[in-house]
Amino acid sequence: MEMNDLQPIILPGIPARRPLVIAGPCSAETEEQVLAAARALAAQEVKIFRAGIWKPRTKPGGFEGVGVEGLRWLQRVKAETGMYVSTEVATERHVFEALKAGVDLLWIGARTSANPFAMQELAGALRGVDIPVLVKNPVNPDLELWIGAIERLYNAGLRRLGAIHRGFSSYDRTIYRNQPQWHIPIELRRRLPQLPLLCDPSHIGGKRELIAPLSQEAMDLGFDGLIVESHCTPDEAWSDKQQQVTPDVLCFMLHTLVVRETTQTTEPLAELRQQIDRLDDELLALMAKRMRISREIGQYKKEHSMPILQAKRYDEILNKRGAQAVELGINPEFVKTLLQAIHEESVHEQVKVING
Ligand SMILES: O=C(O)C(=O)C[C@]1(C(=O)O)C=C[C@@H](O)C=C1
Repeated sequence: MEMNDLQPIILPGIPARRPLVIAGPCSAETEEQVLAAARALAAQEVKIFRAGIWKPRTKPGGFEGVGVEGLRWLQRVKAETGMYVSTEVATERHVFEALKAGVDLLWIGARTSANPFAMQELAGALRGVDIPVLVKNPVNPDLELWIGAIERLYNAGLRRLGAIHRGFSSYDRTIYRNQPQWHIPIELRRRLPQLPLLCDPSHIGGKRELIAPLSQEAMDLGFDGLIVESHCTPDEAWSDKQQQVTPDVLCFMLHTLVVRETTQTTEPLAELRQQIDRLDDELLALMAKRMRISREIGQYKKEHSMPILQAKRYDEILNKRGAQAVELGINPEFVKTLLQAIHEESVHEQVKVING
């Protein structure tokens, strides 16, 4: 589905320049905390306030949000600061309550977008309502599921839709709380170029010091906006302490962002792009040749009843090429990923030969 009549998320009074910024605490905790954050952010020219009212938590017993009472605090934020207000919805009742309270923008969380039943329920609750809705990527790196969630809302008539990249959950512990896997939002942009794309550096990074570099990376990749968690006293926050920044820090970070023009002409790049095209031609021709040889090896293995996977040889390739990558000044991790993909395809080709 192309969804080519999607509309940009334009809210009156908000300049159309990048990045569109949504900021506010992870959770609404108390009326004072919400208003203090809102006033400080409004003073820093933030126009859209966020606060979680209902919080899906990994385990029971944690702070699960203040519920409907918090919506009244958001109404006060709106009345006192003139900011637009937004919150996360996960059920039909959340939608009903948020709309009744005049919330201006909704987002759908990663655990909800991963569940087609929940998405269908939300689409039903939002049918015929003209409100911007942002859909976070599902926790698992499944682009089709993410697009499917957006499609359900589109089919319910919503046009001011957007996506939020918040990273992908993984069992491995790395520097990130959620792996960015940038190729997934990049592919989303390729598939749905009109869909506004925001980055949530707070959930990808999981720590304050990663928010600035992740936001910069998102800008360099042409993202339209940022949704960032901001709390006046982050160390005292009831949820997501490590990843919230004060409004001052957020403002400083936003001022240091380098936002490059996305509409500039790419004409001067024509010659370099031709060189890349020629190299890609060569790469593909080489790849085809490598696969032909792999099929020949497959034939030999079939005739001699040998197993396809030759772990020692594979290991040798990875090690040798990893060292070569360093010598050539290319990222060895990238070379490893590339060789793993090539090996997987090579094994797949041999499976076809052996079973053919
Ligand atoms: O060397 C082999 O036995 C191959 O089949 C080639 C190849 C490769 O593509 O590099 C493929 C499968 C093996 O696990 C190891 C290496």
